[in-house]
Amino acid sequence: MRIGVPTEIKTDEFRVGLVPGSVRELAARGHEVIVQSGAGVGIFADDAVYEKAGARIVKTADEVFSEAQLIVKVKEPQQAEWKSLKSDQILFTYLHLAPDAPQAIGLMESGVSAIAYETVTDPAGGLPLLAPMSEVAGRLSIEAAAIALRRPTGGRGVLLGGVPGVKPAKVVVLGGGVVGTHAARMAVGLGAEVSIIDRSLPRLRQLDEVFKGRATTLASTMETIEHEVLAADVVIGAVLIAGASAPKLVNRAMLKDMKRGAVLVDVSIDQGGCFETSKPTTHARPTFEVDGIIHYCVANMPGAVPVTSAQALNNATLPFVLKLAERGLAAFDRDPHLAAGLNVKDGRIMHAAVAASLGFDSVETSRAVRLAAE
Ligand SMILES: NC(=O)C1=CN([C@@H]2O[C@H](COP(=O)(O)OP(=O)(O)OC[C@H]3O[C@@H](n4cnc5c(N)ncnc54)[C@H](O)[C@@H]3O)[C@@H](O)[C@H]2O)C=CC1
Ligand SMILES: CC(=O)C(=O)O
Ligand SMILES: [Mg+2]
Repeated sequence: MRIGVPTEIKTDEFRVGLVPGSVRELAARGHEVIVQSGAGVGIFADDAVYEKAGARIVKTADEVFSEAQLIVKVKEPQQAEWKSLKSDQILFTYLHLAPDAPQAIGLMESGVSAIAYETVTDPAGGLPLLAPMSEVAGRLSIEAAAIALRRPTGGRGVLLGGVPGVKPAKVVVLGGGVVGTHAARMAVGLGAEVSIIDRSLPRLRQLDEVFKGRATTLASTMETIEHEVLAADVVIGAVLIAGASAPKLVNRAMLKDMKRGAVLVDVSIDQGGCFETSKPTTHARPTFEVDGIIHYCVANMPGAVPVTSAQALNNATLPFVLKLAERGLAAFDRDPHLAAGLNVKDGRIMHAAVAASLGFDSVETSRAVRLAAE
């Protein structure tokens, strides 16, 4: 198969869909890989490195989009890219369609078959292509919080770990999945006081074993969330209902009763965010303030550490890329977990939770366009 890798064009996105090592694996199996010139600059892999791995370099994104049968990316296609996609192509990337009707419609109109990394499943009920970036984002969320907490950036002026004789910061983690666990590990490591809130009791039991008393586990109720958030210096938003828009767990009214200069890090922002006052930000301008509370809502956090992230992502995606390269969509027959990634095909939304979140209960393009316009 002919596989194409365009340069990522989202703001401050430095990752790349295929690292040179993955290109080598594909080329060794007889696949043709075309890479846009400069696509690997963000990870310090120049065109010559890709050529050595077996890729053919092309100058423009247009050449990649017009020639490739399978397009492997990182971030959701931007508007300029929807128009380049075609009905005989497969797109494999993060999509996060639930809060993004314009993109959903753009993909539906292109006719492309779009497989979203974030809804591919595994036999244990996990999300294997979201997990590596959730590990990165969870760890980064505490670094982001530490910076945002500083007084010169408008924060509360609290050191996460405190010092002998002074209390540490209180970090509350909403959602104890992959992001939440990695955030909690970093916060505990820095000496913060940490609580993790999740709606799954089995998950809370696992976390209790992992943290052995260094983090408090709490079942998710409105009362518990309110109590913990009002006492927090940092809240990490890390809840997920796969494919769906994130539930809003903290509303604007709660902000005025929080500590001044406290920090909300909404990692769930790519699914719409779990704080009512969140809106997506970029690495260039990561934070904003509402009612004295600092919000950090970067929707592509792992893009800031692309050398780590692109490799971690490829470790997870490569086996699926190989299957798609070998058999195209026929790979779904033998892999229902890969099939769970299919979000759009033939102008229709194919994933039930995505369709429900978008309000596209029936899935033809014309109806979706009408609903979006209403
Ligand atoms: N902003 C960014 O750059 C990135 C964002 N993400 C996002 O982070 C979010 C979390 O991802 P993961 O940790 O991998 O998901 P996960 O599925 O591992 O964990 C989510 C957790 O949320 C819990 N949960 C769901 N509803 C809840 C509620 N009402 N109260 C308390 N807990 C609740 C679930 O029980 C689960 O344990 C996703 O939206 C993901 O897309 C992930 C990576 C990068
Ligand atoms: C998961 C995701 O949105 C990211 O890695 O950017
Ligand atoms: Mg994202």
